Amino acid sequence: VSGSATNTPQPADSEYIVPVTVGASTVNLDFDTGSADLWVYTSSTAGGAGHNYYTPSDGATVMNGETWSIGYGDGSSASGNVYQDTVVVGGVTATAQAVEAAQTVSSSFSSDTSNDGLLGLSWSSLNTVSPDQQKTFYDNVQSSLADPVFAAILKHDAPGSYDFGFIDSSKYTGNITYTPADNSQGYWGFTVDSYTVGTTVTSTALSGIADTGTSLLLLDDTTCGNYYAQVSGAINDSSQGGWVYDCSTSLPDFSVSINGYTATVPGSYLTYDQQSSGQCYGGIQSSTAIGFNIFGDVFLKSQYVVFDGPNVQLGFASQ
Ligand SMILES: CN(C)c1ccc(C(=O)NN)cc1
Repeated sequence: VSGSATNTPQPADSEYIVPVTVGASTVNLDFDTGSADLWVYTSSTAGGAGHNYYTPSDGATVMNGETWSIGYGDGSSASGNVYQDTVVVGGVTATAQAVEAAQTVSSSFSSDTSNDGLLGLSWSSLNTVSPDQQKTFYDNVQSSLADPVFAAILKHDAPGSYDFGFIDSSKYTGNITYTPADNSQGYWGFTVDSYTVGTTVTSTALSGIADTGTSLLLLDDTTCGNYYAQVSGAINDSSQGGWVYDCSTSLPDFSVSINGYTATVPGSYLTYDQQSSGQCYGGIQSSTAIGFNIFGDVFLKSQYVVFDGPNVQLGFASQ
């Protein structure tokens, strides 16, 4: 089998939401290659106002004694209990998917009414269900896929897709360049050989994770400094949350070299949003608080990205 589900960017391309059939309900989930839990609101979730919620199908079962509790890099969290139910994404069906029902969610979730939960697409080793760790949707359907891969096609301010089971050459230009993935921490980790700000090449390798669930491109402070050195007037202002600059400033492109392929994020994609101060908040920000680099949506929305589990590799091509 194979299938494609449309994703829709939320304001500022902050997250990409996909309608998913979970049990007897349709919910809008934030697909997240940086985590491994599929969780949804229920009719009784504290903080569930304004969200669609999960209704178990007739064939659903409660996974007795199983609970989950997750924390994300931005400090948000959620927890609850677990059902086994049918989940359908773009026509691809997981018949015995662990559906994690939220009893509690932190305020950044409850206030974010654009999603009704998350669908994790990292490696299943990050799944938080206890005492029996559960598999991601991708892991559950992988053996049924015509080609056991999925692709993320995120766009700037336009619908894209998550494709399961096939590579679509109409969705990228040139060739796909593959590079080994580092799954030792459960993420889709990878290394770039160098980076370029405008026309200035820095021959320093960077490692990080491909994370559709993180909005920004989070890089070490040296790399951030080298980028904003080419943005006139940019300052790193902790009171505004990081690197800001006058919104009239033009931004240089940021590109990375991966196994001979140059992945370019155009400067026009590198402003995240306008602050109340009239300053603009950059899409490239410091990864220091996280401890590793995160190639989030700001980066991914310039690329066609293949996530290949069996070969433990990532593929990149320009959109
Ligand atoms: C609050 N929300 C919607 C979040 C969604 C995703 C994440 C995340 O770190 N994913 N890798 C954090 C927070």
